[in-house]
Amino acid sequence: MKIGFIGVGGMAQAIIGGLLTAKTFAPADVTVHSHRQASYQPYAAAHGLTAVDSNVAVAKASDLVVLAVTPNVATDVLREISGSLASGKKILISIVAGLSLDEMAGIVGKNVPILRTLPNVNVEVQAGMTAIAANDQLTGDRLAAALRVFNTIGSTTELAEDQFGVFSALAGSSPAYIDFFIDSLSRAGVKYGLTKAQATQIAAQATLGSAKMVLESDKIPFALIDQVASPGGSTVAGLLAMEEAGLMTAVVKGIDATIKRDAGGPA
Ligand SMILES: NC(=O)C1=CN([C@@H]2O[C@H](COP(=O)(O)OP(=O)(O)OC[C@H]3O[C@@H](n4cnc5c(N)ncnc54)[C@H](O)[C@@H]3O)[C@@H](O)[C@H]2O)C=CC1
Ligand SMILES: O=C(O)[C@@H]1CCC=N1
Repeated sequence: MKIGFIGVGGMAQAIIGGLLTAKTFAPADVTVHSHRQASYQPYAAAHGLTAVDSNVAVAKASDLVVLAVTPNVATDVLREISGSLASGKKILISIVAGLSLDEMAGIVGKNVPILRTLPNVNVEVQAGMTAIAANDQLTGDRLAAALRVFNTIGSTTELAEDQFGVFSALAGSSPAYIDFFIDSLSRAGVKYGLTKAQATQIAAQATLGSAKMVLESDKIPFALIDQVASPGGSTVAGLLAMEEAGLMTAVVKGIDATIKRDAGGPA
């Protein structure tokens, strides 16, 4: 099974990095092309990937064709490669935010099997969270082959397309927000004399462990909060001060703004 990427920006590189580490594909079975030769060719050479000189060449060389370009050029690129997908033998995988299965099928043809996905950047370390929606043409072994791409680099969840916007905020964008939280926590450590490197290690490991506790214990986050906050202790004092500063409201407002922008609202 060969996979190809059209667009080799931040997100495609995160997916490719995760897949190579997981050994899901041999490097030579990964074909790439993007807008600027000066960036994709050295990247392909550094990782042993197959670089080709057009988007159509990626589609021709691959069983799984991953559309990883920015949303503003996505439909043009689909028009460009539609002839190579027309037989319905190749699987189109899109990671483009906001581009629906119907819009894609309207360009490449209704017989083409398509997987709409929204991965997050954590796929690079096999800890991704990816939403998936398949069209009617993608079933059985072919669906399994497409899902394997994302299951080997993290978790997946099947989602109705009208929920991709909220998913994009909660998982696609949230690594940036969680990094912001980790940086804030570590900066507070620096305020009290820790080095930035040590404070960042401490803050990141505490965040990782807390996420693992939520996923692996049968308790809801609020019960885990109570487990840490001793009566009359320091944690409850910190929690109340954070809430006075509006932590939960700030998070929900941030997600509101993310969803609004994802739906085409002003920046
Ligand atoms: N960055 C993220 O965390 C996530 C991004 N996405 C989606 O992934 C897609 C890519 O996003 P990023 O990697 O962040 O953007 P990016 O700007 O880093 O990468 C875009 C890539 O597309 C290439 N490109 C532009 N026009 C092209 C054309 N006509 N033909 C071939 N290649 C072309 C660029 O050279 C670049 O390699 C977007 O559609 C975005 O919605 C989805 C989930 C998360
Ligand atoms: O910022 C963006 O538009 C994309 C969508 C999800 C993550 N990054």
